Amino acid sequence: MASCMASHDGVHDGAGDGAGAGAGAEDYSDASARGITPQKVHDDILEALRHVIDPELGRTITDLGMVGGVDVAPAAHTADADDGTPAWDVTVHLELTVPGCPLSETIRRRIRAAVVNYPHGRIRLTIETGVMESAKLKALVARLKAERRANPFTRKGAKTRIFAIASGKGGVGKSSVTANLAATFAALGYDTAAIDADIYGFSLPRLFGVKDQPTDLDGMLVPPEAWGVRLMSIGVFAGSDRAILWRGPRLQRSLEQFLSDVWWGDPDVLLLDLAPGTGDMAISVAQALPNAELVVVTTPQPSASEVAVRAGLVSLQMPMQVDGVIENMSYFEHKGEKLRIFGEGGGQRVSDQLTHALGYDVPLLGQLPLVPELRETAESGRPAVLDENGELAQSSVAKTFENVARALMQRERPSLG
Ligand SMILES: Nc1ncnc2c1ncn2[C@@H]1O[C@H](COP(=O)(O)OP(=O)(O)OP(=O)(O)O)[C@@H](O)[C@H]1O
Repeated sequence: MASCMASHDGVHDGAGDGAGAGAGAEDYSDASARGITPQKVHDDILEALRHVIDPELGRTITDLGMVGGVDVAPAAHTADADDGTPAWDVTVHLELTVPGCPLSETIRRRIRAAVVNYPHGRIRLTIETGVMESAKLKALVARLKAERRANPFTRKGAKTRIFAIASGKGGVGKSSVTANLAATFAALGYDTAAIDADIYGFSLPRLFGVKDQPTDLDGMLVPPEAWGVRLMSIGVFAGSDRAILWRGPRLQRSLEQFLSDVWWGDPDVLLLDLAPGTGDMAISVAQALPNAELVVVTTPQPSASEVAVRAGLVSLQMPMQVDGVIENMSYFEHKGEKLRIFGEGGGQRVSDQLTHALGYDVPLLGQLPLVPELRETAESGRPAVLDENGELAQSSVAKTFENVARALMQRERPSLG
């Protein structure tokens, strides 16, 4: 198949094929003077490839072992040398899992997109495409089968709706929103689970008042439950031997462990409290749970909404549907007047920009006021939307969360492909 053969990809700002005269060695010494070595370019390109998802398996090509190597050399000839920008010949050795590679062009396109904006010079990209050696392929397939069996949320016909709650920056109330949304789903009668994927800044155990540790059933963990929500967090291991076990390299794989080592049953809804930003956890979520849907939390001010848009745009790279935006701390009500302490319009701006960039409707799902109860009840271990009986409280905040929960469930769910 023609598309499986090695080809040269001219990735240098669309400036043609780069065949003109130029002083490659000068380019390199110029780059070298700026501390840009071939090794750095190699490492940067490899890092960029860590974000390229294989369309079939839904995992990164590096994780799948599909990158056989990356060669980097200063470009010998380039038409772009005149402006002093260094140019690099980069060869990516791509190992396809399937001979005949029906989706190879998609992978190649994603590789090009991942390296096109390289900040330290122009990249002349060649993708050498081959097929994975059979022993390596066998090992990969065995690993994938084991993982697929272990993760209950991605099997065919799985009913769980998975909502990943994201924010661009910390402190905007993402965890408070996750906790109250989970409590709302549970109070509405949905079988609800929640995972604290904010590994380093976990807060769900405190917000739910959970002090119990999971029960260990011969290696299978049964999560503690509070206010009708089954919940897992690195925080539930605090002080136990397992807390030590889950540190270090295992921490990186904690989401997969939360999914595979924990008995979840078959919940209607699973909420994930993501770490702020657009980091590795979002990639882990997209890989482990390709059917997850993203909900973006922001506050009204531009400093929060600008990064919130970037958090939502992760879905351009990852196959993740963005369901909507929640604006928190929108106003403070004083004597019947709404005081816009943090300005206004942030939630709508994020909604408009994501709708425009993603090409489908990303609505503003709700606006939450600044209310002392949200902080106080969180500290007492009861989500603010609930009364002391665990029913939805008679408050405008509870009503807003109920509307958000219903809107999310009405949204068409993404298919597992
Ligand atoms: N609408 C609100 N009214 C009053 N206080 C709020 C509101 N939303 C959140 N808070 C308070 O603001 C603080 C930050 O909230 P929260 O921890 O939920 O933010 P976060 O975005 O998850 O932060 P991080 O990413 O750092 O974990 C908490 O003390 C919380 O109780």
